[in-house]
Parts: sequence; structure tokens; C-alpha cells
Amino acid sequence: MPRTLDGQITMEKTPSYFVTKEAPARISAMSKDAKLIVVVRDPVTRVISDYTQTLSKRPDIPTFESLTFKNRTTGLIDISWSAIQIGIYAKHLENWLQYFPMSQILFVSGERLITDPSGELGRVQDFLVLKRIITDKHFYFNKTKGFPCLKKAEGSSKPHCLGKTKGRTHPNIDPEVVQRLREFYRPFNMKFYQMTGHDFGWDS
Ligand SMILES: Nc1ncnc2c1ncn2[C@@H]1O[C@H](COP(=O)(O)OS(=O)(=O)O)[C@@H](OP(=O)(O)O)[C@H]1O
Repeated sequence: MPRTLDGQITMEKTPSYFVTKEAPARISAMSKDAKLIVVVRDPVTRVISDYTQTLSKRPDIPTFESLTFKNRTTGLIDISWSAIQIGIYAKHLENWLQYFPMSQILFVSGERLITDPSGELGRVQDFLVLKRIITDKHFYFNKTKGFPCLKKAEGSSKPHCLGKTKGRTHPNIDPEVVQRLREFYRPFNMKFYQMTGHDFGWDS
């Protein structure tokens, strides 16, 4: 991490921190005051997205269904599959709360980051005690891509849109499998809503 001067904020991002058992203790040892921002999305869409990303790199992996179930007939989910585990947000959060208070953690909704980017960025700026510099006028929705793009400062070049590897088309998954995953995650989601005091709307 670079040195931080007065008036500067140093930021670092790695998606796997949130699900790495040792990360909270290590980050707390480095800085007890660190603010933590986690982007979360519906764990069911998340696992499908995760699978889609792996499939794009290794087209020979087993089917989504065979990775999801330990036993297809009984509907037993294979929680040893890391893609399934990552979406059990309440469990990961419990680990972080051993080292950081909730007041130092902000959960950003991945869904709202698409539908209302300036709203979510507003929450981020407030959390970091920054002036709300990024607002509505910094975004426009790219219909082809299905994501908002960030307009850069006046006079600068092209806006920044997400790259080719973002927003991959997900494969069609049997609705029964999706339903079973919804049932699996529901209790964990409820716990997560309760812990964060925020209903992310994945179960409504
Ligand atoms: N800004 C923003 N807002 C909302 N959603 C976003 C954003 N950036 C990335 N994404 C979505 O996150 C999914 C994983 O993206 P990445 O490819 O960046 O993941 S990774 O960094 O390679 O792990 C991937 O999801 P899918 O659309 O399901 O593929 C991205 O589209």
C-alpha cells in the first residue's frame, strides 16, 4: 500500500478479502480504523455469474447443475463448491465482526450500482466523509451494454464503460435448480439483512 499523506485516502480492492478467513485479523492489525466497502449482489445470480466467468476461461468444466448439487435427487447443495460458499454473506460477515464494528463496514448493492449508480456512490461518499462530488450527471445508461457508464471530467476524453469481460450472458439454468438455490440462500440472506439492518430485496 502506498503511503497516505494528510488529506488523502488510500484505497485497495480485492474481491476475495471478504471471504478469506485470515483477512479481518490481518487488516485489523494493519489499521483498526480502516473502512471496509463490500459490493454484494443476489447470491443466486452471483453463483451463476461466477460459473459463467470460469466457463469462459475453461469451457470443459462440468455443468452448473453437477457442481451445484451433492445429490440431485434430494436437492442437497454442495457447499464445498467455493462459488456456493461465497454467497453465504452472513457467515463471512460474522468473521469480520470479530474485528470490525458494523459502523466501519458499508455494503453496496450490486443491483443498485446498475439501476442507481449515483445513489449508491452517494452512500459511498457519505461513508467516506467525502463531499458528494459524483452525482447523477456523471452517469449515463448504455442500453447495449446494460450498464451505466461514467462520464469523466469536462473536456476529458471518452466516458468509461465496463470492459468486454463484464456483463457476460449467463447460460440458461433450469428454473427448478434456481428455485432450489433460492431456498438454500433464503435463511442466510435473512440473517444478513438482519445483521446489516438492510433488506437487499433478493427474496421478495
Ligand atoms: N460497476 C459495476 N456495477 C455492477 N456490476 C458490475 C460492475 N462491474 C462489474 N460488475 C459485475 O460483477 C461481475 C464480476 O465482474 P468482474 O469480471 O469484474 O469480476 S472479477 O473482478 O473478474 O472477479 C460481473 O457480473 P456479470 O454481469 O454477471 O458477468 C460484472 O458485470
